[in-house]
Amino acid sequence: QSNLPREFTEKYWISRKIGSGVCGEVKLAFERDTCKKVAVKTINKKDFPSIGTATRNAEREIEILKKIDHPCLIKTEDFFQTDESYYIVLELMEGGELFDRVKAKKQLDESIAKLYFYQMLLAVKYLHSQGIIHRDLKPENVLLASDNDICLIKITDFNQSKILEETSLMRTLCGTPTYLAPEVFTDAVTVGYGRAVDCWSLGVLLFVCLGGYPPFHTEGTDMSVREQITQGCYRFLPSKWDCISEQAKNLVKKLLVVDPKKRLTIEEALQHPWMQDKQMKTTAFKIMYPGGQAPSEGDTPSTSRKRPLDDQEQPP
Ligand SMILES: C/C(=N\NC(=N)NO)c1ccc(NC(=O)Nc2ccc(/C(C)=N/N/C(N)=N/O)cc2)cc1
Repeated sequence: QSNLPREFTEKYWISRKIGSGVCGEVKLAFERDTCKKVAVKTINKKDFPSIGTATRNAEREIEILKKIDHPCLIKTEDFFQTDESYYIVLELMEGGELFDRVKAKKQLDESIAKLYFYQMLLAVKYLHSQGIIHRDLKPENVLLASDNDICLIKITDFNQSKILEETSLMRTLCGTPTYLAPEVFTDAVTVGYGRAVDCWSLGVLLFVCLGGYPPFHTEGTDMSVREQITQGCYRFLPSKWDCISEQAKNLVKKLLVVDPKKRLTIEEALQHPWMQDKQMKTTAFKIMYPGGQAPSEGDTPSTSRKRPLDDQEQPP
């Protein structure tokens, strides 16, 4: 237990470990004044290869955590740091990690998987609209608000996230290419598909929620996981997938596409037939905006409804 900053222990009482990540752990804590439960993520600076990356990584993550505002993205309450660790105080998601829920349930009911996946799509759509790529979407980083099946989910852990900013390539391609080498143009064709990595991960997440096992794994095949992924080689085991709709399988297939240019985007996934489910959206809407006020496209949630609601978060 590294020594906690005094101003932290004055405000919070640390309890037990509730989750563990690769570069730190999550503890339950209580805000002394209010007895409110919170989660505290500790990020050890020493665990990184070079000290430089640790600080830059954590500071970028803290910048992202402060900037984001969506019902399906984790909210932070406080930050502290010592010379050996960062401490991020977050809202406590009482239902814990999706990873443990899927493990406990073996596989999720299709309707529940759809409700969670819809919320994940809206959360990642918001991140992409803010020029943020998550890059580490997995069941451990999807948290559940309660132990009920019908519940709000929130995406967390922006340690691997990237903020898209203007690049020197953009500035180069704006100028006159008199002296520009051909490979600068040919290399440029793949630029702008960084968001597609999140769509692949969401495909893996959906596969795991529905099937209860990962599409790319070590046992039962002589192909390395890397080969399975680069060749897009996975199977819908009949014993697990026979009870799942063709539309759900179709959405998985269209996300687990090796060529990022052919892979579904978030927008296209939101338009997929499996997502056209008014009842699910009504439930999602009620969970995400219990006060009944959803923000219109783009601007921050406002109480007055100036313009028609954003089509994706439109109440059905
Ligand atoms: C209620 C409960 N457990 N209840 C119980 N009885 N457990 O026994 C519970 C609640 C929450 C969690 N997880 C959780 O909160 N994760 C989490 C993971 C990552 C991050 C962040 C910001 N990461 N940023 C970085 N840089 N990472 O490396 C934040 C939160 C686990 C169990």
